[in-house]
Amino acid sequence: MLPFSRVTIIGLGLIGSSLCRAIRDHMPTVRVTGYDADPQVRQIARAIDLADDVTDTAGASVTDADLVILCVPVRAMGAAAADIAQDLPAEAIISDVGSCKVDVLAQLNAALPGRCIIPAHPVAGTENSGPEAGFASLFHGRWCIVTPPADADPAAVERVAELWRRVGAEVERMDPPHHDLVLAVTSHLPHLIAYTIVGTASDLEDVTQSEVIKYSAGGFRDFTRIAASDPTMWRDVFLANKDAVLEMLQRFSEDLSALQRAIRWNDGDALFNLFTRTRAIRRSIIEQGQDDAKPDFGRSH
Ligand SMILES: NC(=O)C1=CN([C@@H]2O[C@H](COP(=O)(O)OP(=O)(O)OC[C@H]3O[C@@H](n4cnc5c(N)ncnc54)[C@H](O)[C@@H]3O)[C@@H](O)[C@H]2O)C=CC1
Ligand SMILES: O=C(O)C(=O)Cc1ccc(O)cc1
Repeated sequence: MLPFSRVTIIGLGLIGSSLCRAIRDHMPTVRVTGYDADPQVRQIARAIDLADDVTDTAGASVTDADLVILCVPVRAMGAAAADIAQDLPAEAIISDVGSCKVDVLAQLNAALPGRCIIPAHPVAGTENSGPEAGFASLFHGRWCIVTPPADADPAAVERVAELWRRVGAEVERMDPPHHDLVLAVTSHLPHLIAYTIVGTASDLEDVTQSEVIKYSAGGFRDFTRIAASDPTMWRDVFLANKDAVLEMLQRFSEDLSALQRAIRWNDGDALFNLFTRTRAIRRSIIEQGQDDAKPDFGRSH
């Protein structure tokens, strides 16, 4: 049996539009309704037939929904939830796809007190944004981390988990603070490093922009892809997951200083040992099938 029959997606950018497409592909009888605060996005969503209906107000999009998924930047979650509070059916489940969970759960609890809130985070995405960047296979073979509050209704948690399984994801459960710490090191810090290194290269006085572009080796190119990610989304992630990111940044700075010292003092063993350890991590990621190069992982449109 399908976990839901009337799903509303609020925020029709990369993740929201991918969810619309994935739900319609995998569960064609589910009615999908969409809403976005930006009228231009709503117009595009209608033109590319993202949903059965795209409404002009947030309230109208939820009137008979049994699941509402908020797919807006993390610091806009509270406002998006407040916009639907009056019109949300009593039995509806509210979820979201935000990249950090403690702050988002607090915003949703404040805007929708007493409601059934089951947050989730699909660990799948690209550097692109907007309704035309989405694609139905985005979640195939990817993790979706469900982070329900301790007292959440187990049946509601299972229904949200089942929706994600149906669109191709593998579901894991975590408590929100642990999620935020894990993602701070595996996702948020790498983005911060990419933004920094690309910024550093573009600020150099003795190396021209054209040299940076012309001689960018594979590693730098990978950083430029990540550093092209959406500024609004990532500004929000760093401010909303401030504590976990600062903790991981502190650890990272100490490790970077140790490497700086090893280079200064010609400590080849320290460099070699670290690089050997990190190579093993990369190989185990590939063995576990979590590599982007694997067919059916992500980016096919
Ligand atoms: N981009 C990625 O790779 C991933 C993003 N996420 C999370 O998904 C969420 C959405 O990210 P994207 O789809 O990439 O962003 P996006 O920028 O492509 O889309 C966000 C959409 O939300 C709309 N919006 C903003 N405030 C709104 C409001 N109050 N009410 C209604 N609509 C509103 C915007 O107009 C925009 O169309 C974020 O919370 C992000 O942390 C999660 C996994 C991956
Ligand atoms: O494009 C990439 O490399 C990503 O890392 C995508 C991504 C961005 C944010 C998330 O919360 C999850 C996945």
